[in-house]
Amino acid sequence: MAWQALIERVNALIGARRFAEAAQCLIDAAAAGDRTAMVELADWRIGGDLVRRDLAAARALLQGAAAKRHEAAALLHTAFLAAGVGGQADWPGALAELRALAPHYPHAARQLGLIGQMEIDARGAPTSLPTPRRLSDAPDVVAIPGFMTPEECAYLIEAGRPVLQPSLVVDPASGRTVPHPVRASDAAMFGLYAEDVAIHALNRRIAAASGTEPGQGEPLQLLRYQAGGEYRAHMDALPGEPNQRIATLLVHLNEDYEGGETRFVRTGLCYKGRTGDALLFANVGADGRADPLSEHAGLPVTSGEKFIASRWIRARAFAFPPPAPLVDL
Ligand SMILES: O=C(O)CCC(=O)C(=O)O
Ligand SMILES: [Fe+2]
Repeated sequence: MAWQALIERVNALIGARRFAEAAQCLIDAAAAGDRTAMVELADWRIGGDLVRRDLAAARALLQGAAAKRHEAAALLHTAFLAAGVGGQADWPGALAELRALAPHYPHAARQLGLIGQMEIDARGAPTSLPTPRRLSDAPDVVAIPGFMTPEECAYLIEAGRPVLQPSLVVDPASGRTVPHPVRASDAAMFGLYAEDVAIHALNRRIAAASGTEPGQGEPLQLLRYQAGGEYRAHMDALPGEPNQRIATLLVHLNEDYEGGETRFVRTGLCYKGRTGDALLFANVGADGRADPLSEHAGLPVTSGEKFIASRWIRARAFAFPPPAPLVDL
């Protein structure tokens, strides 16, 4: 098959560190309408480490490959439409594409099943939210009972479980993410590739509940703590960060474990939700600076496994900065 020869050629050029030729080869093949080249180049345009990051180009390439019946490209294109990645958000367009894919692809049908149960408007935003219950003023903490349905919770566990990795923390000295004993858990990030249309709708719900825009959220994360696992006392706000993590929303995805309460260590406020309950707290005070009272811990799990979804919400729109590409193409 021609595409196998193409991918072999591109890989050989990369192996020989002839990156510009590899990129040009892929760009030419994608422009000539080769479906595999379009998907591969979309991946490069998203990653931004080989060629320049260009999410609009990636979205167009995914659309082209989707028109040629490439399943993964078609599904990712629906997600880009829903979240407005690489162009305008188009919720009705995302749903129309999901409906066209649903008869062929279970993942599309599954998302539509979840979305069909949601109370949302024509733009995917929630039309109603459960009433929050204030737990404390200082720190500023509310619980939101029944924030997600058991099906939504199960979906997040199912989607993230296969890609769980040991959790990382930001090292203040280098700004890099590194493994650290403060965080004995596994995490999976629902980033650009994994924030599907259903998960985007959940992120819109998180945005509405926190009075923020969806673009302010860091990728939603699935966290799993096994027996003995914990997240020791910490602040979610980052030292000296200009685009601060102003709030955190945690959703309890299961309840069949012992221990694992979330504890605000300075006041002793302790919370353990049932499946679907959320905890929303501010990490900064009214002046926008880190609030020491927001220091909190995920206490050790003593038996079973604890699953939560966690979203750190920034003061302004947030995106991981693109890497410096190897070739300027
Ligand atoms: O697991 C918990 O209860 C706390 C999680 C947490 O602190 C976080 O995700 O920032
Ligand atoms: Fe935290």
